[in-house]
This record gives sequence, C-alpha cells and structure tokens, in this order.
Amino acid sequence: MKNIEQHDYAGRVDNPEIKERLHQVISQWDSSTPSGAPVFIGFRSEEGVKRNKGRRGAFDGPVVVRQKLASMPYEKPVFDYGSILGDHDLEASQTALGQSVAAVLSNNQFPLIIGGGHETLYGHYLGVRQAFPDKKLAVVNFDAHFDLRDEQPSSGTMFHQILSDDPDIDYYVFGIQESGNTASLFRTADRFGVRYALMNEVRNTDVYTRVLEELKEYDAVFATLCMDSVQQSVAPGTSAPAQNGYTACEIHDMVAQLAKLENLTSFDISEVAPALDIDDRTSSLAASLFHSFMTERETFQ
Ligand SMILES: N=CN[C@@H](CCC(=O)O)C(=O)O
Repeated sequence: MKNIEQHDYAGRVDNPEIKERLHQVISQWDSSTPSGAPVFIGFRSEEGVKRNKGRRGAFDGPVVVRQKLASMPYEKPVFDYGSILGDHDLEASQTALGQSVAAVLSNNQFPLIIGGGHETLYGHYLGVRQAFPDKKLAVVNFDAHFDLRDEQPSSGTMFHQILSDDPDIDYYVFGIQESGNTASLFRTADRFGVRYALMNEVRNTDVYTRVLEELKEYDAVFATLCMDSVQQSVAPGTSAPAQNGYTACEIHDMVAQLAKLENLTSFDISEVAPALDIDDRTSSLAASLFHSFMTERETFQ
C-alpha cells in the first residue's frame, strides 16, 4: 500500500460568517461522509511520463491544482481523500489509486481525481472496474494522443492495457492530433474499434453531441482529460504539448456538457506539470475545469 498525503486548504476569506469558498467547505474524507458528494483524490505520479520519455513535472500537479481550487467560490459539501504518493513502482501506485477510487465509489460518492501523469487513468480504471465488476463501461478521453502503445506500462499505454484485458469497455477519444500519433497508433485504434474524433471533427461536426447521447446507454461511464489536449499557449505545463489543441472556451464547454451525463461515475484531469508551466496557466485552467464540472453537475448536494 502506498502512503497517502493529506492536504491543507487555505485561501481568501471575505466574511468569516459566510462559507462561500471551497477552502471553507472542504473536509477530509472518511467512510462516513455523505453519499452523492464530490471527493478529490490526488495521484502524485510521473513515473509513467518518465517511462514514456516525456517531460516530467506532474508529480506536483495535485498540490498546485488544489491551491488554485482553494479560493474558488463553492458552497456545497466537498471532501478530500488525500493524494496517493506514487513512486517508481508504477503498477503498485496505480493499484493503490484504484483501491481509493473504489472505496469512494462504493460509498456512492463521486471521485474527482487530480493527476499525475496520464498514467493516472489506468488507476482510475482499476477503481471503476473494481466497483462495477459486471457492468458495460465506456471511457471518454479528451486527449491529443491515443495512449495505445503496446509497451511497458507508462503514460502512453493505458488504453492498450485496458482494451487488451477487458472485453466489456468501449473507448471514446476526442481531440486526436494527426501530428501526435503515428500511423501504427491509428491502425491499433482501428483494430480495437476505438471511437475517435480528430480535433477538426470535434470543431466542425456534432460528433460530441451525438456521442453524449450514445453514452447514456452504458451502465457506467468514466472520463479523463489530458491537459495536453488543450493548445500549448493555454496549457504549456504538460509533458507532450499540442499546438492545435482545444481553446479554453472549447474545453470548458465540453466539460460542462459531460457533467450533465447522469451515468458518469468519476472524472480525472491529468498532466498538469507545474515545473513546466508559465504563470500557472495549466494548473489554473485545470482548477477552473474542475470548478465548471462541479457547478454544472446537478447531483452534487
Ligand atoms: N495523453 C498523454 N500521453 C502521453 C504521450 C503520448 C505519446 O507519447 O504518444 C504523455 O503525455 O505522456
């Protein structure tokens, strides 16, 4: 089992009588916290990025994204599980994340997972599958990359790992960049029946709206957002930045629509690498996306 680090939240207080910012309403998670609430879980890991020969820095993502969230307006109950402290044993770190996600899901709460390299998604998946062993699942990925490499587990292999082992899951990915994926990866996507939309299709067609309707038919859906799906000028602090990625407006809109999907179980935002960031753009954007998600999701108490 990996160590779990707890986080202190601090921020601006306008009027001590009124709790209206996230740091004033967030509490530490335990198994008696109420059902229906959002629960932050951090995954401090960059071992997957290291193995994928990417640019490192995501280990501190969960710390800095929480700092950005702290002063945002929020008045409803919200909880923090802490962060799994990952290390070179990526597989054990992902297993620990999976156990944490499953514990929160089995309390009927909603995990909001703060990565970590995009290897976060594999731990996220392990938790969802543990909580829903017999369900037909869909995973939605906002990403420039397929992450379908057939190699030692890393931040570039998670969907190959999942689709190779689990026949009861469909993979949808939005924002694929032709400049970021080889022909072999496109062939692998076709072989696994991946439903993918290139960035231009996302921008110029109604594919996302149509897929959101399709997703309602699954027993459960979980989602992941790699910050490298956003254009580098807006999100510079990532391992493998994209030039033609989402604008801040586009990705906020997509996340707001996702939040309305009733059978969505959990959501992670990964690949915030503070050491590579400029003026905290990437961490601030990730926090803003979590905030949009939380305010749009009607079932949060
Ligand atoms: N979605 C993220 N993927 C990887 C890069 C994928 C690749 O190398 O093809 C990452 O950021 O580490």
